[in-house]
Amino acid sequence: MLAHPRLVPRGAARLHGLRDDRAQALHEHAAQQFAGRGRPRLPAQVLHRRPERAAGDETWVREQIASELAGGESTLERLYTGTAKHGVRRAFEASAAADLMTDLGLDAWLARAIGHVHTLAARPEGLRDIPQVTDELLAAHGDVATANIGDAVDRLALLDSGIRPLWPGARAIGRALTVWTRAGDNKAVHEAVRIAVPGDIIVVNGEGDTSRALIGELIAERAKARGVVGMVLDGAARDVDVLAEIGFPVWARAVTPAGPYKFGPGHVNVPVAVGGLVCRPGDLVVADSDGVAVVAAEKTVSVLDAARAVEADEAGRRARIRAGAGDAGDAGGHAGTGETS
Ligand SMILES: O=C([O-])CC(=O)C(=O)O
Ligand SMILES: [Mg+2]
Repeated sequence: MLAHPRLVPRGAARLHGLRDDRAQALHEHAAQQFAGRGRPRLPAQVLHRRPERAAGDETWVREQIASELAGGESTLERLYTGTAKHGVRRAFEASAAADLMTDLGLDAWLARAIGHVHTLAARPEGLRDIPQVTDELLAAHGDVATANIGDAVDRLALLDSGIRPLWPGARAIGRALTVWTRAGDNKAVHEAVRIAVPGDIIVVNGEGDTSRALIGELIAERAKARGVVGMVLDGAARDVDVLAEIGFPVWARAVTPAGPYKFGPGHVNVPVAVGGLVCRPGDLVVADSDGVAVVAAEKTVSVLDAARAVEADEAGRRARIRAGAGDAGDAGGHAGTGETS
């Protein structure tokens, strides 16, 4: 289907590297109209019309749909495989559309949710059996150590050691709400906080920049109030004393008093690179005094079992060492890895 010129959002045009003067003009017109007026309300006469009529293009829209549907089985197959194949790109487009809506003061919740569905559809298994890290599964991780998770998965799944807890004893277990932001800019982090739900942990690819703090006490208070359990930043933070005082756990690459920019661009709920790993929206994140582990949502149950096996094995070995009986030590295997320790 051809993209109708009037329907290309500014963000999508930007993503494709296109210049679309009409989309830009439309955006500017809308921004002017809504400036300072809070959330705009559409007039009743527009709401009662069908959108394609309201846009004055009903014939064009109907022709496009009819020609698409005329393709029969091959069209179906293309729609089916295309859903997965183009999922990540569409997730970025939905995210750009949501950014535009946010700029205009509109509620972008649905656009964000659509982006999330596209991210899930891009998984190899598509939308079938979408893995969910449930609240029960989060609770089941209780006191499991990141070191044991790492050992359970061949010592992979751990962020690099430059990303450290900002206060002693910090610990968090949550579902990843991901952010990819331009270095030193926290506009997208604010957007993530706005859409967060209890049990989320905000994971930010800040491009490893340490020159500006992406978060501080105020954004932490807002996140905490929404049930966010912590933040992991491939970037820097500030206001650490207050973060410790309010018990909001943050892992970051650095601390600096320098504040962030707030202009974007950035994306929310797209797969991100963080500390040398890929973290996808909804993945399990466990963070403690040692560092941060990320477990793919679909692997959490088996990895938890393996981490508990490592834990039990080590508890037994420690008990034997303390009892003066020694243990298999460097001659013995290590549960989960086949290595010695
Ligand atoms: O200015 C910012 O956005 C970061 C910050 O210090 C805070 O949230 O307290
Ligand atoms: Mg501050």
